[in-house]
Amino acid sequence: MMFELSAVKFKDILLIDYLTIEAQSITAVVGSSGGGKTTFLKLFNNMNSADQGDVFYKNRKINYYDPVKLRREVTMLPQNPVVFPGSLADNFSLIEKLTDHKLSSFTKYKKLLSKVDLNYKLDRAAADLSGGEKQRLALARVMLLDPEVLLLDEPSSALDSLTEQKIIEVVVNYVKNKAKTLLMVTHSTRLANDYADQIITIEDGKIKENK
Ligand SMILES: Nc1ncnc2c1ncn2[C@@H]1O[C@H](COP(=O)(O)OP(=O)(O)OP(=O)(O)O)[C@@H](O)[C@H]1O
Repeated sequence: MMFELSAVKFKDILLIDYLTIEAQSITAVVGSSGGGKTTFLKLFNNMNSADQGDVFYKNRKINYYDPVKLRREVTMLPQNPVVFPGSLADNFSLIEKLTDHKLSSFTKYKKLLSKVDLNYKLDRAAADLSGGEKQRLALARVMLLDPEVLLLDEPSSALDSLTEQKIIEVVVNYVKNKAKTLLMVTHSTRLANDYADQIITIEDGKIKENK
């Protein structure tokens, strides 16, 4: 078991009785806007720390882990990711430096860009990318870091539906090939049904359905 939540309360926003997430599984988090999906996702890397109850990661209370190390293992791709100034290559090399990774080759960077369908040269300015392209760059950056658990917050929000489908396929393939664990917030019940092992519906800060 990768995560276990028990009687978790976070502010007046979330109340989760009990929930488990298996290792190497794909979980979709769905539900109407403002229901608490983003807040919920942040419990899994302790960006939101429960006020009551317990979150366990790999059978230890999540507070046990050093937050920086935890977030390298359990990495979140937010709705509006920060793109660094500079080139696309800079975006890859900076994140590797910031996280004490060895610098990868330009060939690897290019391969990642093509994986997320960004067919630009590495010296292109990241600031010139559209919102959806920035999100795809951020996804490529996350894959470069190779975390054990990926938390994707609405990977589709800034993408048209065809790109969205494609990107989700990239993420799902990556997660399956490399035996990762994925939790993704999505507005698309179709994508949830197509790809998820577990679908959690959150309404009004509570789990309405878990199947
Ligand atoms: N740190 C916080 N402190 C207080 N209220 C918050 C905090 N974070 C979120 N909220 C509130 O909690 C509720 C749930 O927000 P959240 O972003 O988790 O919903 P969501 O389901 O992800 O919505 P959407 O689908 O629109 O992104 C909202 O009413 C929001 O305003």
